[in-house]
Order: sequence, then C-alpha cells, then structure tokens
Amino acid sequence: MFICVSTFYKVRINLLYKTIFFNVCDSAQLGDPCNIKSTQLALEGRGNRAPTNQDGARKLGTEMSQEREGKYGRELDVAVQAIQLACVLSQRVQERLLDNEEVAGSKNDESLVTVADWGVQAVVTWVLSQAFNEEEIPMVAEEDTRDLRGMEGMAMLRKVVHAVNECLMESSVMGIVPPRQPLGTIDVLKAINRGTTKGGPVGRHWVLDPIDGTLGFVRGDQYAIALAMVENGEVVLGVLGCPNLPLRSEWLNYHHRYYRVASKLFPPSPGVWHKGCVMSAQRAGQAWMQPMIFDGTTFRQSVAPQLVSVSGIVDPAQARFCEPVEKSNSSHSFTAGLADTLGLRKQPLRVYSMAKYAAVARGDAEIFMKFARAGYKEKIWDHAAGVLIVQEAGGVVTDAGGRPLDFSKGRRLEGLDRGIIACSGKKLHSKIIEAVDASWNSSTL
Ligand SMILES: Nc1ncnc2c1ncn2[C@@H]1O[C@H](COP(=O)(O)OS(=O)(=O)O)[C@@H](OP(=O)(O)O)[C@H]1O
Ligand SMILES: [Mg+2]
Repeated sequence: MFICVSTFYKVRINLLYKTIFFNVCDSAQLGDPCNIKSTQLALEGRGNRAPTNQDGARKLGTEMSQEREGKYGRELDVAVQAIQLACVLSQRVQERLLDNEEVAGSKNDESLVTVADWGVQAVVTWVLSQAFNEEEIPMVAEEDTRDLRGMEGMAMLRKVVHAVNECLMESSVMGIVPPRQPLGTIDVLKAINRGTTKGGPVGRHWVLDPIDGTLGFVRGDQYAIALAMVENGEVVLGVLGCPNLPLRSEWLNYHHRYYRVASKLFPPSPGVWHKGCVMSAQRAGQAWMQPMIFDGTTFRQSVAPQLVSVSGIVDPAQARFCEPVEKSNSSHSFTAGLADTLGLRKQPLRVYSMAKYAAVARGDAEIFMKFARAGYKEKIWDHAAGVLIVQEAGGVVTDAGGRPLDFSKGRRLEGLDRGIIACSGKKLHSKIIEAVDASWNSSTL
C-alpha cells in the first residue's frame, strides 16, 4: 500500500518537474515566452520559433484594431469590458477561497455558490445598465436573490456588496466610469434580480452564467464567466472570460494547482502573459481572444485581441477531446466507448466549465462531447457564449442528432437530442454523430 502511494506521488512529482523543466527550456528558447511582445510576435507567427498545432492560440494571428465593427460591435465592446471587470472580482474571490479567507456556501437546491457568483452577476448587469437603456437589457442569468434573504443570507449579502464595490471602484482600468458613490445593498440586489427574465423566441435578451464551473472555481481550477446576447432566438454575441486558461495548452492536462505551484517556483516576470483570456465573437464575424494580464489580483494592462480559429486536425488518431470533469455531469464511460470506436487515441482533457468551448475554439482540442444523464435539462447560460465562439472560430456545434441547439425556448435548452457535440470541423463531427447512433441503444444513458 505504502509503495503504491509513494510511487503514485513520485510519478506525479516527476511529471510536474518534467513540465516545469519543459517550460523553463522553452523560456530560454523564446527569450521570455510570457513577455507580451514575444507572445504577440508568436501569436502573429512572427516569433523566433515556428508555430505548431500544440501551440494552440499561438499559431493564430491577426490583431484587432480599436473598436469592434459589425452589427453588434458596440454591444460586444461593452460586453467584453463587463467580463474583463468581472474577472477582476472573480480572481480576487478565488484567491481568498484558496487562502481560506473566504468559504463557499450552498443554495437551497444544495448547489455550490460563492460571493463571486452573485458579485459577478451584479457587476455585469450594472455595467450593461450604464451603457444601454432599461429595455435593451433583459437578462436570463443563473443567480437570483432568494438565498440572500433573511438572517442566513445577510452575512453573504454583506460580502457580495463589499466585493461588488471593491471591483467597481477599479472599473476605470477597464475604461468603465465607476459609480459616483458605492452601490447600496438595494442597488446590488436590484442588479442581481435583473437576471430573472424568461427568455424566449422574440426580441433581444442577454444570457449570463456569472461563474460557470463553480466546483472548479472553488477548487482553484478552471472556470468561466459567460455572457451572450440572444436575438429572436439566435445567439448573436458571446463573450467568455477564462481567467485561468493557460497560455500553453499542455497545462490543461494538469489540475490548476500544479500550475499555481509551478508559477510560485518559477514566477513569470511582472507584466507578462502566462494565463487568462477573454474570448469573444459576434454572429457572422470572427472569434477573438484577448489575453489578460494580472498584477496580483487586478489587471495591469490590456493586450490587443487576436483572431483565433479551430484546429485543422481531421485524423481522429491525432485529435483530442474534452469533456466535463464530473462523471455526474456527463457519462465518461459512454464517451470512452465513442473514443474507442472513433480511434481517438489521446487521453480526454477533463476541464471544468465552458473553458472546454474556449479550448476547442482556440485549437487546444478538436472535440467537446457531453452526455448528461436522461432527464437533465441543460440551461442556456451553460452553452450560449461557448457555442457561438466555437462556430465563429470555424467549428460546428449540434446536439447528438446533428441539430443546432435551440436557444429560443426560454431558460432551458428544450428538445436536445441525447448530448452536445462541439467539433473543429464537419468531418470529425459527422463521424461522432455516426458513432453515437451506432452505440446509443446499448448505452445505459
Ligand atoms: N448533468 C448535470 N447535472 C447537474 N448539473 C450539471 C449537469 N451538467 C452540467 N451541470 C452544471 O453545469 C456546470 C458545469 O458543468 P460542466 O459541464 O462544465 O461540468 S464539470 O464541472 O466539468 O464537471 C455546473 O453549473 P455551474 O457551475 O453552476 O454553472 C453544473 O451544475
Ligand atoms: Mg454554468
């Protein structure tokens, strides 16, 4: 028993050191790979190293100029600013959780919740309310204020109000005019309650998941802040804040705590990009990634967005698929069977949250599959932003019957056929659909 445990840790420590060593060697090659300038050169394919498929976003390139154009350009500008600001709040709360200065709570339905879930919802809706008229910002969002009521909710509410004001006071860093005076408790509750809209097929509404992957968030791992806009039942704009998504895609193989240890042992130089990005897209446009540079717990400077696109790999043997971390959210045994049938040889990438969509959109993985237990109804906020970003990066997203996801039916994705498949291209996508059909009847889902 002792030998088994010690071998297990030896292997893990070895792996960690190998990766650190690999990173350090690579740093030497690139000068400083995390340096904004060399990273941008590399992103543009002008660095001193040929970009490879393993480089994920690094192989991609055009830099976006100033403000976004297109039909939803202004909305997208505001949405990106709101998400960038929200990432400041969420990163700060995650650090506090990891330092045990903060604890997660649970809602009435027993799901996990933190100061950041409510805080981000308040910050994002407040930013939108400063930029648009009341009638332009109906919102379908995950959180409401029920669990903040009464004596039990009071302590949490106080922390939420504090976190929101602490964050809004810094909003000028993101080009957002801060409030003249701190928001009161009622203002914060009102902002959160904007998220109770029903959605549906008519008109425009925003869709927000303030902290997607709360479990990953609490564990110090990947999570996402997801904002989308739906117009007449179609997602037309999507923004994903992924503050822990590493620059180097191979780091997605590890729990983020290894990454934290490694960056403590070998701290990246100040002002350099090593993790965190905001991805964004508008319909019939392109998909963009804006690196985030934190100094401690706040943004230091903003870096120009870069165009991203999906991987060009079509051979299943070379392709990597990602899926939810938790077996209870998606059947790992069913996807393992599919992987076998399809000839996917690489280990699945298990990543919390919509960071999985981000991974497919920027070429870290070719496939994202999710097969929830029968009877589970997917929520629109868990998918809207990610689906559009993958599509605009050149990918395909459908249910397992090959039909587009339907965002026009309110707060839930009604009529979903079996599961969700997001893919870098049509060829891989149709192979997966065929494999699902072939194995569905013998599955226990
Ligand atoms: N099958 C099923 N049952 C219950 N809840 C589910 C399921 N699938 C997804 N979810 C909700 O979606 C969020 C995270 O899902 P992921 O797909 O990223 O899974 S995982 O965290 O990687 O395991 C997470 O929600 P939030 O973190 O609150 O946004 C989960 O509660
Ligand atoms: Mg979610």
